[in-house]
Amino acid sequence: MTQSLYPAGIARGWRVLDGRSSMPSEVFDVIVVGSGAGGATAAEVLATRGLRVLIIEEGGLRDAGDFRNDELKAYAQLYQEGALRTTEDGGISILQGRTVGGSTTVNWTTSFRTPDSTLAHWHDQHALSEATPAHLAPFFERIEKKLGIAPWVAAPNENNAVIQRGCEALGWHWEAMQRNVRGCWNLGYCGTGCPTNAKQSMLVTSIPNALEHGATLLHHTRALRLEWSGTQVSGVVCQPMKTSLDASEGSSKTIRARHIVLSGGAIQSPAVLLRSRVPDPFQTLGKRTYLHPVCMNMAFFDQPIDGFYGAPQSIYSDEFNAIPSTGYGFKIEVAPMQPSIVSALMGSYGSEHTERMRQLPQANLMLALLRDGFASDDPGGTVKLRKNGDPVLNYPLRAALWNTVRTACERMADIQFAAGARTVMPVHALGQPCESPAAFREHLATLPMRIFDMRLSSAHVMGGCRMHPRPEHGVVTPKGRHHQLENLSVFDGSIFPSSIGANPQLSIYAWALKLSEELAETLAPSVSPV
Ligand SMILES: Cc1cc2nc3c(=O)[nH]c(=O)nc-3n(C[C@H](O)[C@H](O)[C@H](O)COP(=O)(O)OP(=O)(O)OC[C@H]3O[C@@H](n4cnc5c(N)ncnc54)[C@H](O)[C@@H]3O)c2cc1C
Repeated sequence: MTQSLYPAGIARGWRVLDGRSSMPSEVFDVIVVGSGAGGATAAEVLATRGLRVLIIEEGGLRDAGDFRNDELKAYAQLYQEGALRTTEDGGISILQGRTVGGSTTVNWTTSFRTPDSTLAHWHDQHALSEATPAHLAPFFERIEKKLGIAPWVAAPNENNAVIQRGCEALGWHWEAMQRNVRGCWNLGYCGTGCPTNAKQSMLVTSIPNALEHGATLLHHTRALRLEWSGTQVSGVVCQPMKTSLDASEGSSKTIRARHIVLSGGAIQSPAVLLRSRVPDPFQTLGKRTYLHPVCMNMAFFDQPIDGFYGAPQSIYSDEFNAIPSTGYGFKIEVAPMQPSIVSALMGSYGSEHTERMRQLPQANLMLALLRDGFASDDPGGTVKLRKNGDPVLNYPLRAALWNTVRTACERMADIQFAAGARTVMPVHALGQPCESPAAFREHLATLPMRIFDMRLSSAHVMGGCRMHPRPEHGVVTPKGRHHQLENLSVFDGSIFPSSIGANPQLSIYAWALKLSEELAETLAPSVSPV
């Protein structure tokens, strides 16, 4: 078993505090709220420039030595709301990390640059002049080098090979993915935390480097709200957290800094700002939140698939992922198939459910992630606060989305049958295995497209603190600076004006790297680039 990094680092002098027992008293140059893709990248850049940085993380500190490929413990300990978060009406289940390293600790390692078509859309429709492949290429390159992002050259597992075989037979696009791994053991349990430190998440890269450069990590601590007056934020009100529940305990403490970087991730960053009642003169805060809503098909084969083992995602198809003038494009991938999370998708109950679960080793779970936020009439979701101050996302499910869900299920079934599936079933409460593409279409046409029945999910939350040069349209400027509060920045997935149309981590790393280096120039002289 791989060594935990943190005990050795702490013994060497890393400053790591558990907010339930102690909180720092000094004034920092920068407080970074959240230790995921955006926050850890920012903390590393700012700490290596010689700034005194505090990282506040509401999740716990767990690393390789704690990760045992154990679904039951992992979802409760490492995910927001114990992996049971949903949109306000329950229509879409949402996976987000809540642990040191954020969602990067539990993500599936798929690494795409922001598609050129998305950058062009942001450039032309959202006034982001630096959203160009040429401007961002150096940032993508540096992150790719740093995180070992490279094409996955090992053979795909059978779950992924279904996309390859099916698309080849149909003459449709497919390609191998890039992953952020070094020396991957191909275990397949990325979603429960990497037990070998092969995944180059923030937990094993940027956070350790920030700590080496003197940053302080305060975990089990929620940034409850910001203290501000006029145009200045003066501090962060911090609350210690219970181990695995969202309820906080103990007394809060205000920690002060010259500058605050909010990187709690989409949904959480808007929530901190809503709880803080920051100025929002144009009511942009929390709006335009996007999810890449995902619909799925389960296919059953005669041969073993064993989708619970091997790199979770290694092949994809962009055959249908263009930006259409109406509706949604969609990207086709597969999902890892560990039994606990997949059992909820098998549908039915009693002996029928048992029989489907018995076939888990021969099953393939294909997904289509819908590219939301590109049509002019797609407002996306809105983050609100519950009475207890916890966030909740209201995400209206539009008719155009349901139409695309139908199309996506049909196209995925075509791929699955072309790859040799015996039967294919839409992941729908009333879904039944069908024996041909025609039978699948006929069956799908009878199924109601409505919440709870059609199972929709998301692991990609984006937007809610949109970047835009004009305050009427954005929460932050294209430099990630808050429009009304001068010493507040937001660097995470919440700043994007739409979804990305590809798995978002590399986009977040690259933008956070760029924006933090620009911020560092204004706060301290340059020492050395990360
Ligand atoms: C299961 C899963 C699989 C995924 N697979 C992929 C993939 O293969 N490829 C890909 O590109 N993307 C993937 N993603 C998505 C990707 O990991 C995220 O989009 C990305 O990490 C988001 O970065 P972020 O900085 O916005 O937020 P996060 O990485 O989620 O980090 C936010 C952190 O802030 C903390 N926080 C929030 N609020 C507060 C507060 N008030 N006080 C203190 N701390 C707070 C949270 O606990 C969390 O740790 C996956 C996500 C999940 C959940």
